[in-house]
Amino acid sequence: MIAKDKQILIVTAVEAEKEAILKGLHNTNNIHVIAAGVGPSSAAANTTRAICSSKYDVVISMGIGGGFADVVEVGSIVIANEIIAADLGVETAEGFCRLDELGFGSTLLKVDINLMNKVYQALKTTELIVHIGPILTLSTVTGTSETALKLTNRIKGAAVEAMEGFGVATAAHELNIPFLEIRSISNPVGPRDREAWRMKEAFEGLTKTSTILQEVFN
Ligand SMILES: O=C(O)c1cccc(C(=O)CC[C@H]2O[C@@H](n3cnc4c(=O)[nH]cnc43)[C@H](O)[C@@H]2O)c1
Repeated sequence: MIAKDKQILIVTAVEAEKEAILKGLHNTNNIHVIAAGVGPSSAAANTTRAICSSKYDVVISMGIGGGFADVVEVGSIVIANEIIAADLGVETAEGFCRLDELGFGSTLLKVDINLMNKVYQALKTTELIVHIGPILTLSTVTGTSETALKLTNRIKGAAVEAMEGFGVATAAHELNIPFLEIRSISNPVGPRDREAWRMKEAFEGLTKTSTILQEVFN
């Protein structure tokens, strides 16, 4: 259990994710959910605004995400151990060069491992399939097998890609607030096939996960 009266901020990209999460929360007033927009910039700006206008003890980036084949399956839940800005860098003749390799800042943020484990253990008591692994933040949704392969070759163990985690985490990190990222997998990363996205299943995963988060944080 986490100490009572902790204030938790959950940041989604869109309203549909927010609604799915609110559906799983009952009789709680210490968990606040905002839809901050799609992509890392909106996520960072709106998370910063929320953190600066109210006191929060934990910030969670949460929503649907794409799962890397053979690592995580559609319908499962993934908790990040690392949040990686996967396209923050420079393209060179030799390949991609990370921004931190050039001496500018960081492209990797580590989550609060104690919190991550608490949430993982709690989710493991349910029928949900739960994984822990690196979650990538990209400004462009991957749409080909080639790009998916390049990412998994470059980032060992990459489990998920989404578009907001690094923005949310950067805001929390800069303001010294522990953060997590949790994704409900709606689609495999790879060739764009929007019809195949399992949105209903992924939103149900968000609802079930938020019910468990309420137990962990109350
Ligand atoms: O298919 C499209 O045309 C399209 C264009 C822009 C955005 C979308 C989205 O559905 C937004 C993605 C939204 O959900 C997360 N997400 C889910 N799956 C993935 C993925 O495979 N790669 C990256 N992000 C993904 C993401 O965090 C956004 O909030 C569709």
